[in-house]
Amino acid sequence: MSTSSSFPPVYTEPFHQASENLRRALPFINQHQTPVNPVNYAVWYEYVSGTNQALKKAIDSRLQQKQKITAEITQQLYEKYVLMGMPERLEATNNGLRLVVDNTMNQINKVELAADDFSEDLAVQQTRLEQSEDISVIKGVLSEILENTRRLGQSGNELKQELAETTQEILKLRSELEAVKQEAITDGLTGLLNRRYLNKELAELCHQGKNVFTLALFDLDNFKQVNDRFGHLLGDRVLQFFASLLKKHCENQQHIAARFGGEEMALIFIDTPSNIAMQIADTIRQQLAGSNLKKKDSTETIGAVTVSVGLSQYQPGDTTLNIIERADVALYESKAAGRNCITLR
Ligand SMILES: Nc1nc2c(ncn2[C@@H]2O[C@H](COP(=O)(O)OP(=O)(O)OP(=O)(O)O)[C@@H](O)[C@H]2O)c(=O)[nH]1
Repeated sequence: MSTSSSFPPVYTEPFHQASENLRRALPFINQHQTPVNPVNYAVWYEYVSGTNQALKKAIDSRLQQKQKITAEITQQLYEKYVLMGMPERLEATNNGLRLVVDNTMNQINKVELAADDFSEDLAVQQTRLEQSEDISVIKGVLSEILENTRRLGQSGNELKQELAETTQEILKLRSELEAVKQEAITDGLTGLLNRRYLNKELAELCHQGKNVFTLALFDLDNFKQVNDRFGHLLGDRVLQFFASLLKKHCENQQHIAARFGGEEMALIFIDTPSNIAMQIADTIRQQLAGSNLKKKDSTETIGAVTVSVGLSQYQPGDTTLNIIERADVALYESKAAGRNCITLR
């Protein structure tokens, strides 16, 4: 999958998953008779991986209406849902900032010019005063000085107002930038951090290499059946529910919960050895298994949803890849052992 809302898109799934996505994407490209180029492939790859929900909805609604997904449509979908409009938004914010700075500089230049005019005028008036004792000339000079002082004061007030507006504008742009930044690290469906952020954190922790931490990978069991029986929307709600369980266990902790891809989520237990992490991860597993999830506005239950877990504790010298691979192997052992269980590697 590409981490949702990230730009540029980042694809970090393991080899087997990427190959599986390739296998599933190619028939779509074929069926819609579009060339296998990077844009078409990215769109169908993200579609079959199931992680880009907005893209999936857009394609599904076209498919329901029996529309062909032409190369032109794929290009539009790519720009809108794969690139997520992120560059445009960043550029808009950037342009906004440039405009604000330009306006302020113009206003400051205007006041500077007015101040220069004022001091030049004062010099002229001084000469006039020195050369004349005529009371009416003195009166004229005084009223000109007063008028110029008033104008200068007005420019100063305008600048003050402009600066106040600029401050507001900058605050607005700052929160827009903050929102873009937040979106870039968040998974759109679950609100968890995304894979890109998880990878960055793991790389940093491995680089520091001083504290012990444990990575847990959680993969919902037989999730395809949940989708097949109850539909993707309900599948999405199950993912959101499970994400909320993970979030709960990160509250007041510095642990990091992230969507690893598809129906797979991850938790980095910061400063936590594997025996403690294992207890917490197992509590999460049991909570999901005991949740008795129901369909919305209905008493019909969807049966037990369970999750398999794989854990690996950081070993000195580990890279992001090592630690993910060990957790992945542990996860597959949990699946092979019958699912709904936990394995440490
Ligand atoms: N509803 C929904 N389904 C998703 C999403 N991401 C991935 N999936 C689905 O998750 C399912 C994963 O299926 P499989 O990889 O076959 O795994 P599984 O059925 O969970 O079986 P095991 O992992 O072997 O227990 C697929 O049907 C995907 O479409 C999503 O965002 N929403």
